[in-house]
Amino acid sequence: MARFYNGRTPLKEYAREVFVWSRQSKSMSQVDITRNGGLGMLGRNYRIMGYERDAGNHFRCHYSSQFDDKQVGKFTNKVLGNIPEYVKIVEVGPRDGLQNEKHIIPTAIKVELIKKLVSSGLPVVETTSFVSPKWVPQLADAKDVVEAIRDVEGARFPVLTPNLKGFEAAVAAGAKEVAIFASASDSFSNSNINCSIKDSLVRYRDVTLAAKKLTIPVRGYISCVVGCPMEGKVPPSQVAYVAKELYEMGCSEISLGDTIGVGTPGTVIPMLEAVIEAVPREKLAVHFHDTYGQALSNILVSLQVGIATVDSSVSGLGGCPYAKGATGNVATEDVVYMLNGLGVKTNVDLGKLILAGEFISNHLGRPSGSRAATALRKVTCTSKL
Ligand SMILES: CC(C)(COP(=O)([O-])OP(=O)([O-])OC[C@H]1O[C@@H](n2cnc3c(N)ncnc32)[C@H](O)[C@@H]1OP(=O)([O-])[O-])[C@@H](O)C(=O)NCCC(=O)NCCSC(=O)C[C@@](C)(O)CC(=O)[O-]
Repeated sequence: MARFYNGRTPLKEYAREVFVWSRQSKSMSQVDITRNGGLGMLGRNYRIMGYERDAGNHFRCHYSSQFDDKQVGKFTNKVLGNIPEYVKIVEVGPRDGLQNEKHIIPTAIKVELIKKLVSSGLPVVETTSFVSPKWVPQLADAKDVVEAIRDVEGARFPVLTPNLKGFEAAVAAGAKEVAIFASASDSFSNSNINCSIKDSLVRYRDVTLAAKKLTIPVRGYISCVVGCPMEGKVPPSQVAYVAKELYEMGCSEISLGDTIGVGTPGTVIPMLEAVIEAVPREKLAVHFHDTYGQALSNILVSLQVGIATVDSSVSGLGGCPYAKGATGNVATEDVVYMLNGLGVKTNVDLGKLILAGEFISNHLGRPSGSRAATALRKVTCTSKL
């Protein structure tokens, strides 16, 4: 939970110990918080990033960094170009994350996770898929999940629908937004939804028409935008073609998925350039899996070309059951940490997000896949902090 130190409140009310990173000496030094009547010696431009609770129930400032809004603004404009001031994060953990788990997660755990994600300030939480339970048994409780969150406020809750049958079931359960999912690779389309790209577009036209009648927004996904597990490299023109089709059938947003996480800025930029020729950039989102550790750099270049919607998954959960070897999505905590560092607003409380990640990681019995959450893992949110 990042908080600005306002330069007036006694430091000892923030933390028992405070360490400051010095850019000049490239080292951490401890601040004497008893000096100056407890005001310590921090100036206004410090941002306290995280806290640890020690055995005596005291707080220790785990990490703090120099952060000067004005400096960041200048840096951003000069070196990074016009990256967006606000980025909308679409949390896909409960769907893309949990669809790939070996064991079935109880519905109550999924619902609790969704509530925790919403309380962290995430504006969109993709909750589940109305797909065949034979294909994805992990999400066979889609109806129960959607019904259980009907009264949860504060975020939008899209669900995946592969055809009219799924769309109708989603609407009957109470879904107010849906997403269709095409691919830029025919082989992947066949293995994922059992039909070619062309046939999928016919199905999806039926879904978008039905959604239009009910004024339900439809998000369109494209998988394998830079590489396919079966076909290898995917040409940018093919991605642009599918994006244009989805846009023209009425998708309100199109999410470009690097399903197997093979992209680098070297392949992502030409793909984005081709898609932006076909679809306005403000309608685009990016969805990177982090298989090769390239996701954050790919997100950064996407921001630089003006895309302001980023998909991610708490604790880096995820993978696609029909893309062998694909690992999780980029971790939401890591995305928020990077955006905080860039001074880009998300309205997400990193501390609460980390707690949501800890909740699901504890349930799954494995450590978080987020580097930032691991580094800040003992962040504690209390009303005092
Ligand atoms: C699309 C289908 C349904 C076609 O599956 P199919 O077998 O070709 O469908 P079918 O029309 O021949 O019907 C077969 C059976 O499925 C039923 N069925 C048919 N539709 C539904 C439905 N909506 N909900 C529930 N049941 C359904 C249907 O009623 C029938 O039941 P039966 O008579 O045998 O009892 C199947 O292939 C499927 O469910 N695929 C989904 C796979 C999936 O969810 N993959 C992961 C998505 S992740 C992704 O795509 C990438 C993304 C979005 O995350 C972006 C990225 O990471 O890059």
